[in-house]
Amino acid sequence: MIEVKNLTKKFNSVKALDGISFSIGSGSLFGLVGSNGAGKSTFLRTLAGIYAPDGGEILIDGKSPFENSQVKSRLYFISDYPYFLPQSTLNDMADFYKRIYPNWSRKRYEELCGLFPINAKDKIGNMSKGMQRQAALICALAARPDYLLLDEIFDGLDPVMRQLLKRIVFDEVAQRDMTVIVASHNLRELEDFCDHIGLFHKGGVVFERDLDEMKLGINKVQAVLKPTPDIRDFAPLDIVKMEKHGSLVSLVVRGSKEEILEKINSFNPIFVEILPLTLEEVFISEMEVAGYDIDNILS
Ligand SMILES: Nc1ncnc2c1ncn2[C@@H]1O[C@H](COP(=O)(O)OP(=O)(O)OP(=O)(O)O)[C@@H](O)[C@H]1O
Repeated sequence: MIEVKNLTKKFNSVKALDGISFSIGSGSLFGLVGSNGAGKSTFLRTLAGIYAPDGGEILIDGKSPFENSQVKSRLYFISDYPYFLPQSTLNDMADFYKRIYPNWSRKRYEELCGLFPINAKDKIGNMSKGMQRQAALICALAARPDYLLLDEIFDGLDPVMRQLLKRIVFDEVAQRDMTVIVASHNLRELEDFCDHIGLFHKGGVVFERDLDEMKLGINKVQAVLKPTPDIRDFAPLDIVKMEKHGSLVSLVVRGSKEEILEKINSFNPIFVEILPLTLEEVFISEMEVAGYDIDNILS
């Protein structure tokens, strides 16, 4: 379990993390989202024990990661610019990491080399950005960490590799309760990957939620209604968003499916259906409740 208590990290006058507090349960797939400069990478680097907090604390299973090799040997951090030894091949990196990570598995390493289409004997420095990310992932997963920290990992990976990464990570989380924390400024990328999301903004955490809980109590409805009602006609429904295209009305509404359908049916719809919400639509609703404008935060 990761506990973040009033954590502050400053760079001169810039407060990259401004007294944030939240926790991340074991086995969670936790997404950090937020605009450029929100503090996501600083948070991951502090969690990885690279930076010491300037205030508050960050604890991994009750212990601070900073200057603690025992804690660090249980976590693997892939930064937005993955590090490799100069002139090294993937096999060289495997030799390096097997001395650092007590759970390192040669068998797993060989399995992963068979899954990702890169040559373990090639110099990593000559590989493309996406191939270097794959090399970093092979090292990370062969190290069998309890905590996997990923900064903008999807950047540079093609769609097939993204799906492969997601599938492998889901398996590891299910099989051995690995905790994954992944930073991205793209909500859509995290939509089918994470079970929790923390939204960072200007060094603070605007909110942190379980995705399934967020989706409870908010629904999206499409209906063909003639005549087309005005937004006020839907009272007392709590309408988050309404769009009209001719007689087709799309609504994002807070409330149960039953109460929403009861109201829509009172207009004798020609057609009505409840649709799944995107993560972005759920966020718009949550942000409004919290008093923020999502366009200013995730643009
Ligand atoms: N090593 C550093 N030295 C000085 N300032 C830094 C350093 N690292 C981060 N910052 C500053 O801290 C703030 C948060 O940066 P951070 O990299 O954590 O944001 P981010 O959310 O990861 O952004 P991005 O999505 O662009 O990667 C920014 O104002 C940044 O300029």
